[in-house]
Amino acid sequence: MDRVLIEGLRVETVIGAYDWERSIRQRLVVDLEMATDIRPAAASDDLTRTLDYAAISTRIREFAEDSHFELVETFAERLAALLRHEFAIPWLRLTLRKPGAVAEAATVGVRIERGQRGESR
Ligand SMILES: Nc1nc2c(c(=O)[nH]1)N=C([C@H](O)[C@@H](O)CO)CN2
Repeated sequence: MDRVLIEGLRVETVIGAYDWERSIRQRLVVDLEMATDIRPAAASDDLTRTLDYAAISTRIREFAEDSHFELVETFAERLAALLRHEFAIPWLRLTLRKPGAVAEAATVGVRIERGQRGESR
């Protein structure tokens, strides 16, 4: 199956398990890989026949603005479910990074895969 990609999308949200994190917004960085057959869109040159990475990026930013989870795990799981439902994505791989959370690490975060990849033809 083909993939539509969003990489390095920066969003601001309330995220964190500690008291001091509940009253500030912090940056998360989203990488998203979405399975889809790009051939119908390519054959017709029609945006409506593919996963619109601009529309999906906007939805991710909106979700982050409205969210206030403690764990990056919760943010990732809820975002993956929302995107799969709203955009009919059969399979996705979502990587969520919280840079700066651990001073000694380049970054920390989670990566999840949800759904069925489908067959390549
Ligand atoms: N697996 C996780 N570990 C930690 C998380 C998390 O969301 N998932 N969060 C924190 C704190 O909020 C931390 O980011 C503050 O710097 C610690 N560990």
